[in-house]
Amino acid sequence: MTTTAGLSVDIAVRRGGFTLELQFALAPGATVAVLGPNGAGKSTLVDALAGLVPLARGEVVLADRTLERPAARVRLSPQERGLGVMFQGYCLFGHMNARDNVAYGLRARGVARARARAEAQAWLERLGVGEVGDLEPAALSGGQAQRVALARAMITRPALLLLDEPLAALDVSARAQARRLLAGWLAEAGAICVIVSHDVRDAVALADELLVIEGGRLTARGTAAELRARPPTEYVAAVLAEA
Ligand SMILES: Nc1ncnc2c1ncn2[C@@H]1O[C@H](COP(=O)(O)OP(=O)(O)OP(=O)(O)O)[C@@H](O)[C@H]1O
Repeated sequence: MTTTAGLSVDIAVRRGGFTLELQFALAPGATVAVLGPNGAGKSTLVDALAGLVPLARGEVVLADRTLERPAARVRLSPQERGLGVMFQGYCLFGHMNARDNVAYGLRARGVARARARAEAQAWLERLGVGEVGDLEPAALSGGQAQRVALARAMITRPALLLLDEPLAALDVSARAQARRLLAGWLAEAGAICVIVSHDVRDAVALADELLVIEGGRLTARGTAAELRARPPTEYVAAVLAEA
């Protein structure tokens, strides 16, 4: 059995005819970006870590806690894992206002409504959208929705934050500023962050290290400079040429 203060991932996941099989470990506080072509398995990795798709084999250990290990019949539910997850497209609850969306993680842990709402409002203010608390998701701009989703993921101060395409819904003019702000918030959070991105500029700006998945396998790991100097695959060479 693995013990680690950080995150240790050694997994196989099957989805239809597709298999994701990879192994990596991250130190506490590390921020990595997962890059890869369409269909490579990036979202499957997020889903597996979040507990939304079962492992076929292997284990996920976070801060000395086994989140899943089929050989020992261990499989914590998504709620029990206590992760902060920001899904592609944000997936805010449409029937709740922004403040209650953010408060959700605390409410699910049994925090009283008034206290959860007050903390949610403080998070919205910290992320610069204190004025949107009463609005429902449909009334939010892309940038506001991104911040609400991030506040929702961060409010429980999780040991692991999973962000799937956190900037994809933003247009070019909003994106550079959002990238800088997000990098600052992630550094403050101190969590291990796994960020899935199609955009190599986002990946390089947000993460200390890049993990590249191709065809369900990890084909590269390193800083942008390391991978540019010695790209192990054609995809890595091509994608870093865009950075
Ligand atoms: N619910 C599902 N059922 C069956 N197969 C799936 C399911 N979701 C994804 N797959 C398959 O798993 C493979 C990996 O998909 P995944 O969404 O993880 O890739 P990705 O790298 O996130 O792609 P993209 O960049 O296009 O979002 C694909 O071949 C896809 O067809």
